[in-house]
Amino acid sequence: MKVAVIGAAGGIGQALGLLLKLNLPAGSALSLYDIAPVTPGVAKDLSHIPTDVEVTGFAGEDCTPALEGADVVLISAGVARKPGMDRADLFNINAGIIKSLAQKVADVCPKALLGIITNPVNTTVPIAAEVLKKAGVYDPKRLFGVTTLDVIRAETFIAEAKGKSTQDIKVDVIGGHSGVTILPLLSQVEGVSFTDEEIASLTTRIQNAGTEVVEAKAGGGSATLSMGQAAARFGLSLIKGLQGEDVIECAYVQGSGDNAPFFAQPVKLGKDGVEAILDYGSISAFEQKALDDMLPTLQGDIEKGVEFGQAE
Ligand SMILES: NC(=O)c1ccc[n+]([C@@H]2O[C@H](COP(=O)([O-])OP(=O)(O)OC[C@H]3O[C@@H](n4cnc5c(N)ncnc54)[C@H](O)[C@@H]3O)[C@@H](O)[C@H]2O)c1
Ligand SMILES: O=C(O)C[C@H](O)C(=O)O
Repeated sequence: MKVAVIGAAGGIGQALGLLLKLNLPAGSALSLYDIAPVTPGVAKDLSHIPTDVEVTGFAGEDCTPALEGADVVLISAGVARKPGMDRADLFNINAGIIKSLAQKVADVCPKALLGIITNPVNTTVPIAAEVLKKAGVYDPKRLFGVTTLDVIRAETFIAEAKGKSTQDIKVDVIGGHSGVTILPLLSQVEGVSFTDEEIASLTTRIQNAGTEVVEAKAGGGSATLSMGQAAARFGLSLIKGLQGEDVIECAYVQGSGDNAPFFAQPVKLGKDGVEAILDYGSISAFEQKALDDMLPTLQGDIEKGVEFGQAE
């Protein structure tokens, strides 16, 4: 298996590279690309860690060598938030970056599973879909917005609030990846119960967790280490699926369109990427209202991406 990380010299990219070097199956290849000239050095640094994963690094204008033969591509290239910004404020810079990188994926490794981390995810994923469609290589089973950070945050915060081990908490987070579009299904968490106040405050905390980190880093960026872990978990799950294991993760994918053309929900991964988009089950009245309320925002984010992706 070959995994390419694009944006590999950044905060997420370096954490993700380290975790993949440590955890990819023996015999895998890890290729790193970033416009930053340090990238071959990041690869050299990682290559001294004694695991059976071969690491190569590329910098400069062209990511082709990093993408050649890739089974999985994870993109975290772009700019991150500073205090006072929301994720949509990143659109002006990141939309163009994703458009050109998706074109490269279409040209070089159109069959790869593509996981997009770059914000605003609600919009960058539809941009990539339009670029892949125009190139005639779009397969909705192979394109994912990485929303795993919302899941690991939900697991952590619930475990903390309830005095449980994080290992015992499983939770789905549906919708999208910004503010009110992040909807943790707390009513479904097994082995714990919540008061209405706890549901309201935990939901808000999970929705605002990105901002919590942005403010704590005080201008130094957004979540990188927890996101590195989240992206590694998701990337390794994609690999497990490709290798024939049954694995389920929440991800932002093109599905039935019942709620919105792209929607995060549990997905069964397999040899072709999405094997099945799973029903997220019955939800509480609180969650149904939150879902209904988020849809105009999510749909607007998606339309913005479709329009940008389709423009010449
Ligand atoms: N999906 C999520 O849950 C999630 C979580 C955290 C951050 N993010 C997003 O991930 C992105 C990256 O965050 P970060 O903290 O790693 O930022 P960062 O600034 O530390 O790193 C970004 C890297 O992208 C590189 N880059 C820029 N343009 C590029 C291009 N065209 N090709 C290749 N590389 C390019 C930069 O050189 C830099 O090294 C941001 O958009 C951020 O909002 C998403
Ligand atoms: O909040 C951000 O800007 C980064 C990321 O989307 C996060 O959830 O931490």
